Amino acid sequence: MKGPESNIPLLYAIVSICWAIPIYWLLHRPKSTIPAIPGSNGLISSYMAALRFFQHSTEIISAGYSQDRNGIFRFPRLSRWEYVANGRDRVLEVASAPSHILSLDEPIWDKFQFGYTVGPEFQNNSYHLDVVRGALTRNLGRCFPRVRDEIVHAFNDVIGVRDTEWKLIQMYPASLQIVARTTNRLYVDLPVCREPGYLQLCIDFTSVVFLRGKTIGLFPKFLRPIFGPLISRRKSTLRQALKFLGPLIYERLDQENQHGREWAGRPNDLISWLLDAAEDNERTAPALAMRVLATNAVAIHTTSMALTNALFDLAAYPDHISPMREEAERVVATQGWTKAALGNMHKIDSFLRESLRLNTGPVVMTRKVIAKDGFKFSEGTTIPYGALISVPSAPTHHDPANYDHPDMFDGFRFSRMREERQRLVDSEGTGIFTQHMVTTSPEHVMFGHGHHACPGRFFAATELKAMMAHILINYDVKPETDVRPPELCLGENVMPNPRGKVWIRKRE
Ligand code: HEM
Repeated sequence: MKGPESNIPLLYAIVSICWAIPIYWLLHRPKSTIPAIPGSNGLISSYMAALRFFQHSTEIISAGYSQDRNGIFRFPRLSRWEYVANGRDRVLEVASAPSHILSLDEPIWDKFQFGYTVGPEFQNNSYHLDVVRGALTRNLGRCFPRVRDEIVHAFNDVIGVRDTEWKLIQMYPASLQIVARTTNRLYVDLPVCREPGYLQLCIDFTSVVFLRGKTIGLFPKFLRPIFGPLISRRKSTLRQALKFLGPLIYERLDQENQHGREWAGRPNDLISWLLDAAEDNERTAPALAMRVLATNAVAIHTTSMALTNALFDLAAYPDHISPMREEAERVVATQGWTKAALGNMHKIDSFLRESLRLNTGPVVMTRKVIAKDGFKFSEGTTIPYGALISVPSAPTHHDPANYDHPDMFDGFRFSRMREERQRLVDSEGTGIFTQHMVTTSPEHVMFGHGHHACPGRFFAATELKAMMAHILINYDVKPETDVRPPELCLGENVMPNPRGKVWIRKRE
């Protein structure tokens, strides 16, 4: 029997057609003075460019960037024009704009219909983001032993090479499993972090929110209260989550009711950190379980894509393997497996930063203008109320003004800069190195920049560096073919090829 999901594409198609009329109207609106990307000003050409964006978004945004690398441009989507602000000064203006003028939440809230998919309580209360920014990041060093332990077990179980035979691994699905397990070892610890049903729920949650939220968003507002709850299936997701997390959370709530926050053996994990910050209605098992799912949603796919890309790069540029392996073995031999030791793996840090630089989508830091008068840049251009504005990611990272040989993968470009900086410090006593994997800047926007810069990047970097060091010390890696698996483009989302494979074997 067909499930309700099988009707979603049909529903999607019908409602999309209903949008044709407003699209027609929108594309006939008086023209803006802000330049459009080349060849997209006419009715047909703008529509064609909007369609082309689904598969060629990076080319389209790069064409806009090339017109004026310090300018602002617009590009057409099916139902509206969107804006992109190029260059250091404008990126800084977007990054520092207050939330009542440029909102990060509103476009995400609209796009994924969070009111239905995760719950209305998320709108005015995103305390789990503060938990990521605060307790989770602060506790990374203390919790590192269990993160490290899970990396070892997850690689053994998921990669599954026991002898020195080469095995061809489909990297993205393997990364999802490894990252979901490692992340949940920190979040909810053993045994739940190894429950296959729970892991799948966490992995699927992001795509469920994405697909169902987008489908609900296609309905006119007045129909969403009817179709939203049906399509989102939030309640059944929550029921499933509670099957795994319920006993853990009820036990924790019980202990807190009896002893308050301080009791012997209180686990140092996400549930405790959430309980330290949660107020009133948030202190229930369903509310806490939804926050755990949401904190998984921001972490799993992003980190898995980064791990997949890093392995594709390791296989494609094998001259990096030996220096990084030597570094990992030396650091671990002298300092052991600690978070502080990872801080001394400069080549691995550099390699991952380079991999993030070159494997990025066309735009990042998307904001909605919510000030009624629009958003005015200091040079005078105004972005209208209700419009979306982003900053360019791939074009910024490929700009020769920002990087020497910007299209070349040079895994040690940042560790060389670090060494040069260190020489300056030693000889002149001046200079601070500002190109760590987690450092954001207007020239490296993979984690965004400014007050919304990814708060999970310290955890992501810890996981990724520990995983890379583990791979280098324990495994050999080689490419499946001479061609690096091509990335997959779905509009503004660009991801590593989910079918891409690499050969892996245990080292002798
Ligand atoms: C390599 C992995 C990751 C990448 C590339 C990444 C990238 C990003 C980017 C580009 C943003 C948007 C910044 C903006 O719009 O200004 C963001 C936001 C965010 N990320 Fe990450 N992220 C990663 C891993 C994680 C992890 C592991 C967590 C959680 C532990 C996390 C939690 C968040 C949260 C909560 C936000 C929203 C911040 C806010 O609303 O102010 N991310 N991330």
